[in-house]
Amino acid sequence: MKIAMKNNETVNLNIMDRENYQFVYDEAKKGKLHCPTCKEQVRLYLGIQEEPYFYHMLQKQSECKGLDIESAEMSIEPIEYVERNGFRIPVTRMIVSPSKQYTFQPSIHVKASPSFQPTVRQESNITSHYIKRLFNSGFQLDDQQIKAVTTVNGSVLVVAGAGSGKTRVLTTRAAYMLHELKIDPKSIMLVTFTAKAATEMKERLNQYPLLSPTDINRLLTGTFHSIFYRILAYHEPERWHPSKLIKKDWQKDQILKEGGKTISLDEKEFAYDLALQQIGYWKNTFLLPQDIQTASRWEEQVLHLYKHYEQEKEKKNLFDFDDMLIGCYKYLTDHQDVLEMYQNRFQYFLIDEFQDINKVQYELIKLLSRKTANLFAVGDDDQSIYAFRGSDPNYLLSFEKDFPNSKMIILNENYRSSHEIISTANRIIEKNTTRRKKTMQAQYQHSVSPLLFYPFDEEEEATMIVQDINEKLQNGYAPNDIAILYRTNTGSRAVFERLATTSFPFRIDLDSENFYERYLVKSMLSFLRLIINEDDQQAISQILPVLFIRQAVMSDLKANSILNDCSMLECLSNITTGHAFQERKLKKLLPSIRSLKGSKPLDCIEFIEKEVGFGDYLKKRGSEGNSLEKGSDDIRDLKVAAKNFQTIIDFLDHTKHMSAMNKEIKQLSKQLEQAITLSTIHRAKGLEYRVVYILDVVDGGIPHDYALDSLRNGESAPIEEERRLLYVAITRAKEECYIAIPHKRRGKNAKTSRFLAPILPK
Ligand SMILES: Nc1ncnc2c1ncn2[C@@H]1O[C@H](COP(=O)(O)OP(=O)(O)OP(=O)(O)O)[C@@H](O)[C@H]1O
Repeated sequence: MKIAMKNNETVNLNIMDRENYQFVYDEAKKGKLHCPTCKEQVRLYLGIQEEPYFYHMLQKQSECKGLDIESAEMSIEPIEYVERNGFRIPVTRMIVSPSKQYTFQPSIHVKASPSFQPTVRQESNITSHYIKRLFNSGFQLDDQQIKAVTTVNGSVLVVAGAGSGKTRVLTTRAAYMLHELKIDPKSIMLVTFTAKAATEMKERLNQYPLLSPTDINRLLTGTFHSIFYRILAYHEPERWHPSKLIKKDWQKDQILKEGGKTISLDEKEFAYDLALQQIGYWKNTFLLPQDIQTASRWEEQVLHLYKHYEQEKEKKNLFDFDDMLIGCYKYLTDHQDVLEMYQNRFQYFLIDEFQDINKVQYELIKLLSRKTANLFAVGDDDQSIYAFRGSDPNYLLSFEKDFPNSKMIILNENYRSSHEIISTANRIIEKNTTRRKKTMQAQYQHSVSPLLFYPFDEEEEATMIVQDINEKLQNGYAPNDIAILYRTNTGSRAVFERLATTSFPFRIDLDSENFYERYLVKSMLSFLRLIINEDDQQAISQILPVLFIRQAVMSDLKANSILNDCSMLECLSNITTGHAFQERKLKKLLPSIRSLKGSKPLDCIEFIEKEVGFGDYLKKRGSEGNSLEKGSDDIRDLKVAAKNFQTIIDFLDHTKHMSAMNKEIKQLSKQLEQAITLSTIHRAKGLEYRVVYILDVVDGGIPHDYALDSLRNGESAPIEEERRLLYVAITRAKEECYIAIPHKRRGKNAKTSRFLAPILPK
């Protein structure tokens, strides 16, 4: 049914503005809506599978049909009358906004194209005894996989599409080399992208027949860092002693902040985390401070920090993770005898996730494999998503140049996802120009094709997804079957908040930042806190940078507040800074903040942005900051969150509660055996789920704004990386994939992601 009543007002979904759905949904949840016919409480269905409708809380739908649209006007008791030409005419009030700017847009199933063609398999002519033995025990490999396993000498590049069994190939190849070719395990180096992957490889190898655990243990398996660190620690134990390792980012942060002081960077305000990322990028691409040409003021500042950081480490004899690789390269090139020893020892190199290799790693592998050139690299250029860390898919794309006479094997049978998902992913990724052409082939069809759905905004997106998850869980899906993927951590705020109100178990990335703890969000919330309490010291301290005032004034403010018996905010408003313009602005601060008492949180944020100088501050930060960091986005996100609250206190309580929940869920995440996964797309790489929801697939979401900016400046690499991210997200799904295309994002009209053009109906 499409009509419900709220007190005496009619709520008609057919004419109600789209923007009000979430409000009506929340009101219904609070029990404020009822059926116009039987008066029972009703709820709003706001999900993905069907159009929105009201349903009775207790009765079965069949018992009361509610009211149809035609008879609605007739039967609803009029509650107001107007006098017209002497007649008293009844008027029915409706919760509507007559402008139907956004109507409900039904979901679209993405049709699979071309249609499914089952793979026709010829009887394989297997010559290897070991592989025959595996086949007899039910372990399958396709012909290309067999070729990849058994081509042992020379350099081989395996271009392995998503879900094509590269892990299976790598482990079987190692087993084949050990058992059938009797290769000395100590001469094999197997490099994985994560430590977890290395452990899993060994665990899998232990399940292969006829392998001795001793041989498996003698294989050198690990990440680039662990392997090359072992070499360094063996040859220069003093220099590379573990006690000298800078393990944590906060330790690096401390060194950077000392450096920042020398060029007067504000400790709280400057984005040190992004500076750290940039320094890591430079190091991983083998760019030492003297090699760097800065392109902006921000880069200049970061370069200064980079120099300071390197000097400090050298002074104190410290090293970080990136130094392990650079250090090992330098050590080996400076000690030819040692290099030769390793070149003789390691005859075979097996490298996983080759698309994510960076310059230093690449140079190291080239150096070590120079004698034998027995390099086996497995990767998928379509899944290269770590450019910001210095990874470069070009090493995979130009493999033949660096390793002449190499062989290439393409794995394009996908064993994970349905044909409907694979054909969607194929059509999207083929628009990238810098890639090795390959078309993934699925092994089975599924009755549900990927679905594009159209929420109003991020809030409704979260509501619709949680409703859908509820239906899935009731239909027998397990929480572990489900993942919600997003481009950046802030994108998960609404979904996190909605899930936190349910009893469904869910896990989030441990290092994901809590939205309300983000620097600018905290600053804006501090203004709101001052509306409630003018003596909130923490809030005063947090807003000082926004007003371009140094922290040093805090002690004066405290003293003045006691001496003059006035609030901290009052004192701040009256301080003298020596700049008439600034003092005039500060004078207005107190009356402005006081005038906001009783206003809605959203109105307060907008006022603070425009009238109290927050907007100017954002602009200044934007022009000086890194292109990835757009503070104004945080404030837009905050406005979307604030929209649903009527009072400042309610909103502040909500933010406090959500911050506490965030900590709690992170703690719990480790222990949960069954949980819905909330993850960035980056973190979901290599994982698979029956059902995947992808958030904010609009321009500015995926692709991220920074990639669109780069494109405007004529640089297409970032946009191609963003397309790969969407490809990775879609190919995590085994059976069902739901792609959200909100009409509005961060309060602005959003456009369907340009990446979806190839799959939209014509
Ligand atoms: N020849 C095969 N026959 C049947 N199943 C297979 C075959 N090869 C791989 N698989 C299965 O397909 C799934 C995907 O394999 P795997 O995880 O090794 O893929 P991947 O290439 O590492 O994926 P991605 O790069 O997308 O993370 C696994 O469940 C694996 O057991």
